[in-house]
Amino acid sequence: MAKVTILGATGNVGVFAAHTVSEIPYVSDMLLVGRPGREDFLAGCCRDLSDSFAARGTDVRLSYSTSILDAKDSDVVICTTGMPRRPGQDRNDLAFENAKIIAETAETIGRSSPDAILFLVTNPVDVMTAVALKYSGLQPRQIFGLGTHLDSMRLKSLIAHYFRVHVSEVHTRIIGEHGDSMVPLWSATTIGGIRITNLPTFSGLPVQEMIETVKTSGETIIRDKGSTVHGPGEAIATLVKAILGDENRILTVSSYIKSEIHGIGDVCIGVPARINRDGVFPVPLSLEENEVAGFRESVRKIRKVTADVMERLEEAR
Ligand SMILES: NC(=O)C1=CN([C@@H]2O[C@H](COP(=O)(O)OP(=O)(O)OC[C@H]3O[C@@H](n4cnc5c(N)ncnc54)[C@H](O)[C@@H]3O)[C@@H](O)[C@H]2O)C=CC1
Ligand SMILES: O=C([O-])CC(=O)C(=O)O
Repeated sequence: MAKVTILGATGNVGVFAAHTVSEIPYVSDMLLVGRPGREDFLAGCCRDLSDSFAARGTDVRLSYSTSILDAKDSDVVICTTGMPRRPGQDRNDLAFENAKIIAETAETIGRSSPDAILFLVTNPVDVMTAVALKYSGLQPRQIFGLGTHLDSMRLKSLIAHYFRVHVSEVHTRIIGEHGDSMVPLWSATTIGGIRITNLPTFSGLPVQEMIETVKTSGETIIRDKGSTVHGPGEAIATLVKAILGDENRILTVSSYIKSEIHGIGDVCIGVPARINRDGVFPVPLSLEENEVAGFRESVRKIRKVTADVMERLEEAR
C-alpha cells in the first residue's frame, strides 16, 4: 500500500486530484499539503473527502499539513503548487515565478523523500520537470511531468467523436511541448487497431482544426470557467495508478530524454514512456520525417525557455 502526497492541495487541481487519486486501490495514505494560513481550508477538505470516502466505501487515511517535510516516506508526491495562467497569458509566462517555487520544493523533497517519485503538474510543465530534476537531485526515472498526456487525451476525445467510436477504440499521442509547439503523431494513431491513415475517411479529417482545438483547450476552458480541473485531475490519477499498480503502461509524459528520439536528447519534454513502480522510462522511438522536424522545433523551444529559467534561478539564489 502506498502514501501519496499532494502539494498545492488547496488549489483547484490539487483539490480535485485528491478526490481522483483517493479512488486508486493501492493508496492507503494521502497527505494534503497547503500553505501556512490555509489550515482551516485543508481541514475542511479532509472532512469533505472523508464524507465522500464513507459514501463510496474508500479506506484511505487522510491527513493535512502546511509543511512539505511531512511528505517524507511518500511513494508519490504530486506537485500542483504554483500560479495558474490567467486569460491571455501563455503557460511560459509563468516559467520564472513557478520555477522559484518548484526549485525550493524539489530540494526539500529530494532531501526528505529520496525514494519518492515526484510528479510535476505545475506549468510550464516541461520546464518545471527540468527544474525539479536539477534541484531535487533525484534520478531521472523518479521525476516526470503531466506533459502531453492530457493533450493526447483531448485529441483522443476529438477523434472518437469525429468517427463516432468509443474512446477506448482510439489510441493516439501528442509529443513535445505541453504548449503551442506540440506534435501530433498520426503515425501512431489507431482506431480499433487500424492505423488512422489507412482509413479511407482519414483524408476528410479536419486535422489542423483538431490540433488547434487541442492547443487552445486549456486557454478556452480557463476563459470560460476559470481553471481546468476535471481533465487534469483524471489524467493525474491515471498516471499515479500506472506507477502504484506497476502497470508498465506507455503514456506520454514529460520526462528527461538522453537520446531516445532520433538521437535527440538532454531535455525534459513530452515523450512516450513506460511507467511502473520504479518510475518513468522513455521509450526509444522512430518517427516520420515531418514528425521529427516538429519534435526538433519543440525541443529547441523548450531548451531555450529552460535555459533562460535556469540562468535566472542561479542569479536569484
Ligand atoms: N500540466 C497540466 O496539464 C496542467 C497544469 N496546471 C498547472 O497547475 C498549477 C496549479 O493550477 P490550479 O490548481 O488551477 O491553481 P490554483 O491557484 O488553484 O492553486 C495553486 C496552488 O499552489 C499554491 N501556491 C501558489 N503559490 C505558492 C507558493 N509561492 N508557495 C506555496 N504554494 C503556493 C496555492 O496555495 C494553491 O494551493 C498551475 O501552474 C497550472 O498552470 C493546471 C492544469 C493542467
Ligand atoms: O492551460 C492551462 O494553463 C492548464 C493546462 O495546462 C491545461 O489544462 O492543459
